[in-house]
Amino acid sequence: MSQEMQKVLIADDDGINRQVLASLLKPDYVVLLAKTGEQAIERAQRHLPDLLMLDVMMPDMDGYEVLRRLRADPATARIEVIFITGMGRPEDEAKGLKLGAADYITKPFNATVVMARVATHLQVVRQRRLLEHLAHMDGLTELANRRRFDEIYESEWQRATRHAHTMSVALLDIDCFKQYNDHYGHPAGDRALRAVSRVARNAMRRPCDIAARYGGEELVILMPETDAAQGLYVAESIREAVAQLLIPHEQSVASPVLTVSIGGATLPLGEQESAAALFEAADSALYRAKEAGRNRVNWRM
Ligand SMILES: Nc1nc2c(ncn2[C@@H]2O[C@H](COP(=O)(O)OP(=O)(O)OP(=O)(O)O)[C@@H](O)[C@H]2O)c(=O)[nH]1
Repeated sequence: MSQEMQKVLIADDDGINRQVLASLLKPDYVVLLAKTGEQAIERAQRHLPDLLMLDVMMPDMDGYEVLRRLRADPATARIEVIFITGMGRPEDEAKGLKLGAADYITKPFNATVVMARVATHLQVVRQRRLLEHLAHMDGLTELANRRRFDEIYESEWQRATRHAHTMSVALLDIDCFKQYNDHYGHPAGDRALRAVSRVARNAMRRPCDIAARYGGEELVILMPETDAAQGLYVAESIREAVAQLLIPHEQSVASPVLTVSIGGATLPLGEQESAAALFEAADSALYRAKEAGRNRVNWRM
């Protein structure tokens, strides 16, 4: 997870308030400013701040309406919001909190209290992101887990069929891994699995490519907008790089070192097209790679 500075957007029509808040927050955060409700929405969409400090009373659009609009857009729906207001009435505060604001600060504010509240909310944002990240990650290999893969596979499948794009999927399985575990021990097996996972992750070239742990010692690689020739090239480079790790595997029938077999398939399949059919085509290609002697790539053409 990146440790870059968190972003705070301050939306207030009063220039002095903006300056006071900005000077408080600038040493610790990236501070963005907006003078109107419209500007607040536009900057929130463009910069996706971690926190929005939102004045309730602005001439063009009140803070409640800004918050409503941000919540209605999935891209900005989860931005944390603190209302800043001169209205200290409990019903105003309740209205803001009901709309989903995290907090409510009344003017004139105390600098120390503002800083403390901002820090608390931003820590919650950081922790939530970390939890989301961990929920999507396999603990042993640090690759995406199967649940994450399933989500991405579904959405990439939709995208590929909507735009008639090509898409490649490959399944990777370590050869004779049972024998490896039996001979070298399970902890050594775990280390080998991590090493293979690193190779797969390093082979991902584009931001939308993803390597995930699909099952025990099986990885899956998804390469959107990638044709069979490119997919095959990536798979072959992974197979080669794993063999080059030169991890001894005395019990393998395929090679004296640890190797992988990879099966792949690419859209369009030329027959019944479905997310499941593409995956099954890659799975049968993997089966044939195993049958043909392992340590090889088989691509369904
Ligand atoms: N060390 C370790 N082993 C695992 C893990 N997950 C699965 N395995 C092992 O992976 C092995 C998979 O064995 P098989 O499916 O029989 O396949 P194989 O021995 O790799 O044989 P082929 O695939 O035919 O080459 C089993 O022994 C599992 O215990 C893991 O997280 N760590």
